[in-house]
Formats: sequence, structure tokens, C-alpha cells
Amino acid sequence: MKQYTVAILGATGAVGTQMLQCLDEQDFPVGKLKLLASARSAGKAVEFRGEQVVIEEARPEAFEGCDIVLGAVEDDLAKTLLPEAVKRGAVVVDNSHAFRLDPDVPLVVPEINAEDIKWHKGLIANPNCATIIGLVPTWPLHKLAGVKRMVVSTYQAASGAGVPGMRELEEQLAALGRGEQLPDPRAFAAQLANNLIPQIGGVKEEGFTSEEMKLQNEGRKIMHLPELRVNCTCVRVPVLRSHSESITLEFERDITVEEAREALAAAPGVKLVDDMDAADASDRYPMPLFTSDQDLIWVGRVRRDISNPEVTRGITFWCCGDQIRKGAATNAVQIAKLLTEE
Ligand SMILES: NC(=O)C1=CN([C@@H]2O[C@H](COP(=O)(O)OP(=O)(O)OC[C@H]3O[C@@H](n4cnc5c(N)ncnc54)[C@H](OP(=O)(O)O)[C@@H]3O)[C@@H](O)[C@H]2O)C=CC1
Ligand SMILES: N[C@@H](CC(=O)OP(=O)(O)O)C(=O)O
Repeated sequence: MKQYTVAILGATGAVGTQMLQCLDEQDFPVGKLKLLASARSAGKAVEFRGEQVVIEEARPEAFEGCDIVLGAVEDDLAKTLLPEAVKRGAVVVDNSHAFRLDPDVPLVVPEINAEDIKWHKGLIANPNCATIIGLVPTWPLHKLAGVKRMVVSTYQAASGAGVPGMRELEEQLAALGRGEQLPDPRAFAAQLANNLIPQIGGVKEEGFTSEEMKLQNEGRKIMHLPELRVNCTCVRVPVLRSHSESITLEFERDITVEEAREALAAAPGVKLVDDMDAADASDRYPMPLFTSDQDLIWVGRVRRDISNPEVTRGITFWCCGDQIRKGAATNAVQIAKLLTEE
């Protein structure tokens, strides 16, 4: 079996660290591993499959000899460095927003559009985390009844803002526990502990934020639905890990709650947790505490949309998924695995 030289760009971050674990869990055929980060991290060692791998500073020459590069750095750095990897013959799977809407770059969720990998020209983009988590359960319902419109509210964990976001919430919770004054917020616009922040990303069209527009713009490309309409509100919540979403879908054709539940129960990447009579709350509906550090999107609270006059054409549900895993690292490694099977 062919072994691949794999590099992780941003190997010390929230997503990069998780990628390392996913490569191992998904039995990825890694021949040689290169871990790249900033000069601050260069020289530190990280263990992979029982061996110590020394982190290198990310420079264009570091991509020499790489077959696959997994990108886990912010947009500007991705734009500067990743084309250098492609120039040197690597195939790149990038997690940033930099290339997602480029018509020459496939944007892939393997459960939905794995076939798009085939037309890559060296770069494949991993979608936004809230987009992946919302679309994995939307897709089987779309196949059943044709989705026309989505109304979404997201409840996004602090680690969506990377290691700095996670640290900030942990520091704030610890300071509150000790009865101390909280340090000034750095990763977020305001204190997150005991609070909700209804802004993720900069402000774009008509007052919507960049994060809110991703679900529509990336969703259209992934599901090949150029007319899809999405109205989204994204909120940062004081949860460490796992994003949650409330989603209402309007369909072209009739669909019953029973049909929706059946399709969700059979869908790849989805776990249906929808039993309001269960004794234990964790068996009644998905909650972010229980969906962290695993790869499935849990779906529950499946109901008819009672606000829709076409009473059989709307479904509402709640879902939670680990955004560092399926929303980023797991999805990227799944794509890389498909590349090895090409
Ligand atoms: N966190 C999440 O839930 C998700 C994140 N993403 C995307 O993934 C990407 C990474 O995010 P995340 O892991 O959260 O971010 P982190 O802030 O946790 O990690 C950033 C990484 O970038 C590296 N880095 C910073 N500056 C440089 C530099 N000058 N040269 C080389 N490497 C550098 C850091 O290295 P060092 O430690 O040395 O500073 C670190 O490895 C982003 O594009 C983000 O939008 C996508 C989906 C979900
Ligand atoms: N913005 C997301 C995480 C993320 O990094 O998304 P993107 O890769 O689209 O910038 C969040 O904060 O929860």
C-alpha cells in the first residue's frame, strides 16, 4: 500500500492538533509526517504513532516532497503559503475560508458531494464548521423532498475561535469561580462567560455577518443548489466545544415527521437522538457536552414547522456536532483519504 508524505500547516492549533489524531484514527497511510507552524513553535516535538516529530517553521520550501498538505491556518496565511505547496506538486485540503468560493476549487463534505473531489486542480476546500454541521443532516431530507429555504440559528462554541478562544473562556470561568475580576476580552468582542455574543465574523450584506452568509454561499456550492435561500443568525455561546444549531427547512414536496426521522436515522454521518420520553436527558436530545470529541452530527427535536401554512412542507430540528472534528479536522482527513483511493 502506498505511503504518503503528509504535512499539517498549523499543526499546533485547535484544528491542526485534531488533524494529527484523525490521521491516526482513520488509519491514514502516513509514510512521513511534517508538522508546520510559526517560528514560535519551531523546534518543539509532538508524538505521532510512537515517534517524536519536530515542528518546523512554515516556509514554502517545507512543502518540498509533500504528497498531501492539510491546511489549518487563517485565511491570509493560507493564501500566501498553500499555493506554494500546490506549485511543488502537493494536493492541499484547506480549512480556511480563503479558497472556498473559488470556482476552480471543490468545496467538499464527503457525505454530500464526494464526487466533486475528482475535478480538483491541486486544492480542495473544507467548508465552514457551522455549514458542515447544518448540511450533513439537511442533505438526506433534501434528497427526500427538495429543500428550498433554510432558517437557522447557531450556538457556536468558544473553540470555534481556535486555541485563543478556548483559553479565554477557560480563564474567564476560572476567574469567576475564584470571585476575581475578569481580564479584558481578547479573542471575543465581550466577556463570553455568563453571556451570549450575537456576532461571529465581520458585518457583510444587510447587517448579516460573514459567518451567517457562509451557510448560504457555501451551502449552494456543496449541495449544487444555486437558488437555495438561507436566513441565519450566528451566536457565540459559553460552551467549550461542539456547535449546536436550530434549523427549519422548507421543501418543494410534502414530507412527514416520520419520513424525516427515518431518513435521518439511515443517513451517513448522522445519529438520531430524538426521544422526549427518555429517562435521561442525554438520550432525549443532542447537547454539546455529549457530542464533543466524536465524529457524528446528532439530530433531535424533529418537528413539523407549525408556522408554515403548507403544513406538510416544513420540518424543524436541532443538531449538535464537534466543530473541531466533523466541522474541520475529520472532514479534511476524510477528503484526504478519498484522494488516496482515487
Ligand atoms: N476552530 C475551529 O472550530 C475551526 C477552525 N477552522 C479554520 O481552521 C483554521 C485554523 O483554525 P484554528 O485551529 O481554530 O486556529 P488556532 O488559532 O487554534 O491555530 C492557528 C495555527 O496557525 C499557526 N500559525 C499562526 N501564525 C503562523 C505563522 N506566521 N506561520 C505559520 N503558522 C502560523 C499557529 O501556530 P503557532 O502555535 O506556532 O502560533 C497554529 O498552529 C482557520 O482558518 C479557521 O478559520 C475551520 C473550522 C472550524
Ligand atoms: N468561525 C467559526 C470557526 C471558523 O474558523 O470558521 P471559518 O473557517 O469559516 O472561518 C467559529 O468561530 O465558530
